[in-house]
Amino acid sequence: MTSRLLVVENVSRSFASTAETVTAVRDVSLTARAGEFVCVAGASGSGKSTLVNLITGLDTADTGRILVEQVDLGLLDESARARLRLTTIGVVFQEHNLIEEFTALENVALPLEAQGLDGRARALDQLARVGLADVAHRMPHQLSGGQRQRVGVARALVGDRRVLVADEPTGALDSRAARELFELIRALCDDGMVAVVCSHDPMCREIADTVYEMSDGRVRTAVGAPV
Ligand SMILES: Nc1ncnc2c1ncn2[C@@H]1O[C@H](COP(=O)(O)OP(=O)(O)OP(=O)(O)O)[C@@H](O)[C@H]1O
Repeated sequence: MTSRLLVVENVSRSFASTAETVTAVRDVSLTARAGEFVCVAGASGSGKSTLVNLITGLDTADTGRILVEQVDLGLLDESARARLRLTTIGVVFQEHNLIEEFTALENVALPLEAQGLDGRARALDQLARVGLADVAHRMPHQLSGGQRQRVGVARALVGDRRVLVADEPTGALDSRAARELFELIRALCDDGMVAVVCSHDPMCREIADTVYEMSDGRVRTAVGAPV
């Protein structure tokens, strides 16, 4: 179905060392459609970061299939997956990872410039979309923690990307800034995007349409999931 921007089917990922094999993600399936805010909740070590890495193509699944806007990640090599992150899927981590020597605007323009495009006008539009047009020319250290994460969201979406994946995006924020970030992601979803947010913050569960609980690498329950 075309409105399903993200499909994860029976995905597993294990890590082997000489001492043991840890299965970080076990037979996980989930889907997300345009407009949907998905929260993946779970304790530390439950497999959320591994799942984020698989969905964004930073890592590859041992088994199963992941489709992002109908593109099967398993058919892409590493450079094609990196390109998909520039054009189709954006990722936000707990730390904002902005380049300190660049302004907010320059940071947001980077994914477009990496594709050889002139990104400044579209970057400014994207900053306006996250409510930060008036601080576009500030350096990251001149922004609050919440503003820096919003710049990160703008950078993850610039170029008309519709799939946002976030790994504990509010982990370094106070509760007010956290709520503002979740409300921003909610508004972007209401505008047609899809967001998969891995978080153990209870606010994420409250504001999401669908909540998947991760435990020992498995998705145990889905509240509000489509049948
Ligand atoms: N590269 C790796 N090599 C070995 N084990 C790993 C690797 N990545 C993750 N693991 C293990 O897989 C399990 C799940 O880890 P993961 O980081 O995905 O969980 P998490 O829910 O994101 O936890 P946290 O919130 O603490 O980051 C853990 O037992 C972890 O030690």
